Amino acid sequence: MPFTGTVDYSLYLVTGRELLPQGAKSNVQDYYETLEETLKGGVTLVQVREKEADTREFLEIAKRTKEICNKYNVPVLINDRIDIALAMGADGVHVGQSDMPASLVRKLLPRDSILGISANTPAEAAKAVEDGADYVGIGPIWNTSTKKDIKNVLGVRGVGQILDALEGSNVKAVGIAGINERNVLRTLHGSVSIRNRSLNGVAVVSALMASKKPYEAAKALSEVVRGFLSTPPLLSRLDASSLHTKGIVNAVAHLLSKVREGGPVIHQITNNVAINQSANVTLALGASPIMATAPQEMEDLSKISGALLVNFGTITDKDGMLEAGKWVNTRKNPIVFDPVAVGATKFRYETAQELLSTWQASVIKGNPAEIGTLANSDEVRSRGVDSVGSGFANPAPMLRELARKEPMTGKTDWVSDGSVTISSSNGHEYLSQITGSGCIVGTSVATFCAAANLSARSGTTDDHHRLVYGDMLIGAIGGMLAITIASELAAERQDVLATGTFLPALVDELYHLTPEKILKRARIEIHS
Ligand SMILES: Cc1ncc(COP(=O)(O)OP(=O)(O)O)c(N)n1
Ligand SMILES: Cc1ncsc1CCOP(=O)(O)O
Repeated sequence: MPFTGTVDYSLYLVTGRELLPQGAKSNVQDYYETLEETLKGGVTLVQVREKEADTREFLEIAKRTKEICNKYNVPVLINDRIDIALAMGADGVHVGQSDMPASLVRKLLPRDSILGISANTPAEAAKAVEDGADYVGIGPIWNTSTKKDIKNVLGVRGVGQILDALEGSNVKAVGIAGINERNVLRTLHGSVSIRNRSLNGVAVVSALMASKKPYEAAKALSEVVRGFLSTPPLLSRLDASSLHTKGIVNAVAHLLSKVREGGPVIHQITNNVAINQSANVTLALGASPIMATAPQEMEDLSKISGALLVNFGTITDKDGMLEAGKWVNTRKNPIVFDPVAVGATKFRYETAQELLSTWQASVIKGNPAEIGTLANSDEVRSRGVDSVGSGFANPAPMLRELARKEPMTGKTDWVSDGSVTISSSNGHEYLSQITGSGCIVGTSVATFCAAANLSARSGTTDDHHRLVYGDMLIGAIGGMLAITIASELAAERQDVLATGTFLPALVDELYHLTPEKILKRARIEIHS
């Protein structure tokens, strides 16, 4: 009798007896205990996947699995074997691209059975829709040793493209491969299509089957997935309808006080042209810089730093960048990513893709060419590290769209989180005539994001299911305003003759920046 309720795809266990902690391949009892623990912990859907068992054994295991799952009202699907599914009355079947054609499986299954199909490309997902799938299993998202010979690891950005192929259908999607407690939130946040479609759940094998504490492991995963599904995947908590510029500027001024009070450590992996001035800007703002690049120290650094800046101006430290971001995500601290000249070389572009597939940036800061490249827009092309021409005719729609996938910033300065877009007209032309000015904006944004993070942690917060604590939109505007307002104050000084005297004066003005100066000078606009 097929399952008649609404299928909950949030935590999908695909079985793998060979992974049980005692290596108990034949210890079926342990498997049933583990299964039941995971159901108690919050598993919502089970697929019996038996690659070694003979037909008789597979059938027995499937029947017993179904009996146990019935107690929890959890549907059971069978991997690949429609004969087994029909014989024991499973709730459905999951097939891959080299199994019996899905359209045929659909015909053979009783009405209302659940049909799942694996998809690794948008075309496979589109075909799954045509063939009558209830859901697609999108993967491999990450590397895994559970399944042999996996190919074409998608990363979260690849998942987004496949989700787009489901647009217009009611077909659900789960992600699979290498998902565990440490990366599940990043996986869910990053796996979003350009039209804002997300995964409906995650499918896991080893994260539960190989766990010595399957109940706790399922509970932890289930809480993260449920939290994500019940919260819109935006980083800002600003309500667009009740926004006003004064409120935003007040919030920014407050963050400056927080920086001065908290003195957060700002870990920066930045280029060797801007490193010295970035460290001095951090100090002038009231925070502490640490410029460290070795992958081996990233876990320890993540424990003491309030935010991470990854600026790949001279990309020599990719391994450190990859490692640092993973740890910072795990701690729900901010990552500011400055993809300097990302469109200038294939290597830079691919590095940016790899970084963004590995961790979730809280803010992406870039000039129009860099942002356009990441958004795959041809409107603004890139030459060297400078942006060509005047930028986008109207950056707001493109920024909103990219920010839905990757929260970010983008002369007029623009900041968007995918729903709220804010521009600022502060700044002085000397800023664009000194080297590294973009880099110090990144530093300042990281500093303000660290303050936003500190603020959220010290108050009551509903950020538990987000990938970062604190309002990153305010952090991004704050960091940008600090530099642009200080640049105006520096340029007005009698002792500033041109760009050579401007830079030290800028550092002085950052040092003397006060919340009152921000309140007085900020010029921002909200765009709907
Ligand atoms: C939920 C889910 N997604 C994908 C798969 C992989 O299925 P397939 O491609 O058929 O590979 P095998 O599982 O047969 O090795 C899955 N099983 N479940
Ligand atoms: C069945 C399957 N299909 C694609 S990857 C995979 C195994 C995923 O296992 P794990 O969750 O242990 O990485």
